[in-house]
Amino acid sequence: MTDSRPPLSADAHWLHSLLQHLPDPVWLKNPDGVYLYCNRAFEQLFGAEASAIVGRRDRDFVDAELADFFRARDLLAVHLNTALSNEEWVTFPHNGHRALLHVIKTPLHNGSALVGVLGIGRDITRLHQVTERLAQQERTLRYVMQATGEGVWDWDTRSGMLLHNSRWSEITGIARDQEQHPLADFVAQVHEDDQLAVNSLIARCLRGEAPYYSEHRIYRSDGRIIWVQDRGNVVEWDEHGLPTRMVGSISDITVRKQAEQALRASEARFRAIFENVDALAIQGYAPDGTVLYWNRASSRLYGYDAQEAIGRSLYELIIPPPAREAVRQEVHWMFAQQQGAPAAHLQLQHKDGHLVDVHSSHTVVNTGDRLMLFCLDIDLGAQVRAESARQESEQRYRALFAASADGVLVVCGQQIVDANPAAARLFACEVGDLLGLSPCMLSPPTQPDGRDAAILIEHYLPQTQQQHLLQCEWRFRRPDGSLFDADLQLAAVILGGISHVLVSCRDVTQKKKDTQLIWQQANFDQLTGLPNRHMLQNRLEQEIARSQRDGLQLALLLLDLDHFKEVNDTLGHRAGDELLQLAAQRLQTCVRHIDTVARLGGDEFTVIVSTLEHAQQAGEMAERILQALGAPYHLGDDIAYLSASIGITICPDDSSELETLLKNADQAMYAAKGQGRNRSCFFTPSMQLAAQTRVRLGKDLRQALASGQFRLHYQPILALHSGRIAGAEALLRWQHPQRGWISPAEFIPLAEDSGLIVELGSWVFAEVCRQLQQWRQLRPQLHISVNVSPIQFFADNANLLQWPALLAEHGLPGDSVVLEITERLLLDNRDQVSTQLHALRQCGIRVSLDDFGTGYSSLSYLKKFAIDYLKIDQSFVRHLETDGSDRALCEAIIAMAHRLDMRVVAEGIELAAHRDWLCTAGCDFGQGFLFARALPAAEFEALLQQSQPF
Ligand SMILES: Nc1nc2c(ncn2[C@@H]2O[C@H](COP(=O)(O)O[C@H]3[C@@H](O)[C@H](n4cnc5c(=O)[nH]c(N)nc54)O[C@@H]3COP(=O)(O)O)[C@@H](O)[C@H]2O)c(=O)[nH]1
Repeated sequence: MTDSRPPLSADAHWLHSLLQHLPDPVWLKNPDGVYLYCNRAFEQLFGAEASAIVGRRDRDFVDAELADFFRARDLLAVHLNTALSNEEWVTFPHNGHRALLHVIKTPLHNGSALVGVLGIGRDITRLHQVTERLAQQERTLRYVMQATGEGVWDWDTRSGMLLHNSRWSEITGIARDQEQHPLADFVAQVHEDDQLAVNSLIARCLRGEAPYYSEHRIYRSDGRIIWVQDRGNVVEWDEHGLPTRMVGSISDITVRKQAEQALRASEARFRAIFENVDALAIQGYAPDGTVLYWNRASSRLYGYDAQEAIGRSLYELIIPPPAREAVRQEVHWMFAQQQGAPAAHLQLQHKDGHLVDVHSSHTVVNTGDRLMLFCLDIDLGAQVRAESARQESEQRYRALFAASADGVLVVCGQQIVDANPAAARLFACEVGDLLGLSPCMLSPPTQPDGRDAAILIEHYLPQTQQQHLLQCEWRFRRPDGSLFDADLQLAAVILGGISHVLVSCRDVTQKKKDTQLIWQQANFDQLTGLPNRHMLQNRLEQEIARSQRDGLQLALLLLDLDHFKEVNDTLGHRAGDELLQLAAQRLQTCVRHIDTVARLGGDEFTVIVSTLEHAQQAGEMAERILQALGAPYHLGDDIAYLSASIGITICPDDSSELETLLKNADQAMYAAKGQGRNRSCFFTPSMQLAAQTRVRLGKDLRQALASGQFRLHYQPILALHSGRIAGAEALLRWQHPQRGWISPAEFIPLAEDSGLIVELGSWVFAEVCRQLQQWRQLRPQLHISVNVSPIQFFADNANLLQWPALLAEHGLPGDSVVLEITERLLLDNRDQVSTQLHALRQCGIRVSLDDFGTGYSSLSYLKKFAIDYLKIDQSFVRHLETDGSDRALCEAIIAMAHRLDMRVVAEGIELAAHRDWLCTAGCDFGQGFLFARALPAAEFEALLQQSQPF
């Protein structure tokens, strides 16, 4: 540097030397901007000697713009009178070098005078470049830190602060707006169960034992617990070797952890399943066949438990000896190929030696440390047994199908695809003829009830698929055109995976006929074809309901043929049947089509007369019936005459109850009979009373005999030509404790109905014997007539044949008694009658035929039975003086009897004229009120003693 001023002092020299050796450029410019001084560093910077610089201005070295800038900064420093620093880029023209200078410009005064502006510069280009590079690196690092998915942290162990990126904040949830936090904040977030481990790991790392690595849970500030993976290492130490800085990263591994947990759970589950799954026997084998895994199902399937099996050889355990070599090779192949052989049905060996059917799948798995062959065996035992059972069952069902008595058609869609032999028999064709047909083609177009044949395939078959079972009756037509009715049972079945319907057909044609016959028999009388009692009840129920609905009356007629039994007995049952049929036909002609004629049984009929406008209509119908039935019946060569007694009851007037109506009609019919038969009688409430009385009397009757309430009265029988008493008729009397004397006409029928007549008749006979024994003292020829009911001949306890012995006991001859029987008895064809009558007559007992002329009067029995007396019924005697025909009848009876060597007794003689006429007519004996009523024994005895002729 050239100095034009006086030489320097020592201090100045030292200063000059110092400035000259300063590495930084130093210069001095006067207030006008002219260089006064510059040091060596300045010279080097400007690329010029000091001599070339001093005295010159900035414009001489740099471009004008920069020179002006320098000048402006110089002036500003002067103006502000303070040191100003700035950085300026300067391009030096001498070498084009561009440098960043840090410049301090200071106004320099000498006293108060401004010397100039002192400039000290430093070339900071390199520093700037380094700083820039560092800044760039930091930015890059910051971008990387921000861009990375991991939270990066930098822990200053001395300050305890943790510098981190925003991702760290995101993961931990700790405030994002700060870049650093005390480590304690983070540690506080670690899950309490993991804190110990985390602290220990950090401590290890700080001790330099191992890099820090931890997977643990933290509580995020939002309360969630997440899993993090945190890792780091010490990067700086102090001079004592203590760690001062540790950096690392944290990442959210919650998803992975959850996946791992799920995987572990899944593995545990699968292991549990594998272990416990019943249906799958799983075994794992080493390449040499050693058992490594053996689940419970394997134990069950093969009989070895896991302890027994593991470690032993597959071949010796479950492979039957003949198959061992082949299996060994196959196992070898699988390991070599690292793949399982195709699944197969195998027969393996159980511990106890029996073979086990399994479906076996194989797979070779690399377990990480080794290859294992896993076998998954499904026990086919049940399946094999089921299959064999199924085959057996199929054979059995095939056999059943073939042997079934019912025809079975197997229908698929609408076509018959199979049929059994029974079906072929049913349709009278070959099985093959049925195949391919639709069941409709085997049916007439319409069913008897109007159903269209198509309904079978359009409705019944699809319906069966839904309901599985359907039953109906169906009429089929065979290929030959004949028809038959069948009970159809349609059942949905799956055959070979396809829906079919089995149509079982049972021919019910005969069953229907039988049912119809049974119904017919249950509801109709076989003889007459009329509805029977059962049907009558049904119809009556309906008619009663209808009557109630329509508000109309109906009548119930109960009709009993009078003396029908006599016809039956005399002309035989065939004639009786014929007569009943004719009577039934006549009855039907008397009623309207809406009425019902029924036969209740025997000679009893009923008529339901429906929709009556008035009750009298029923009476008129009854009259028509009586007339129709009264006409003669031509029964072969015989002609029979018949009348009927009809009881009529009206619904609802009398009752609306079926049973009551039947009872009413019976009581009315009973009344009609009581009134002389051949008539009808409407039910009246008094009949019910009478019936009730009858019931009561019937009960009282049982007591009456034991209580001695019966007495015998005796009506004298006179020899008409002498007027003297020849005998008497014993007539029973009942002195009822409440009702007084009750007529035998009332109680004898009750005694007959109850069977008590047998006992009663025995008492009468014994009483007669006792009286006779006494009276025969007075009148040795006296005989007494005893009425004998037919019941006494037929009852199980009948004792008529003991009577002769009784007579003998009383010292009485047989002819001291006369048994009065009725035609009713003689009309019975049973041998019992003739046998007993014959035996009694053998003992001398005589027989009188009572009420002669009132019954059927078939005179043939007069030849068959030995009769001693004929008693002309009082109904003929009563009108002798007025009725010529009665007289003729009586004359005929007397003449006939005498011709047959019988005596005649006329009863009911009330007038002397009757007596006289009968006497003239030759009648032998007579009885009647003209002579005496039936008298108590004492009175009769008194009469005997008088011995006066009447
Ligand atoms: N099985 C038995 N039947 C008996 C017995 N006792 C009587 N009877 C039968 O009872 C019916 C009614 O008998 P009863 O009321 O005694 O009537 C008898 C006479 O009293 C009556 N009679 C006689 N004379 C006249 C007369 O002039 N006028 C008139 N109106 N009635 C007269 O006739 C009845 C006798 O009839 P019959 O027997 O046909 O001779 C009656 O059927 C008795 O048979 C008995 O012990 N057992």
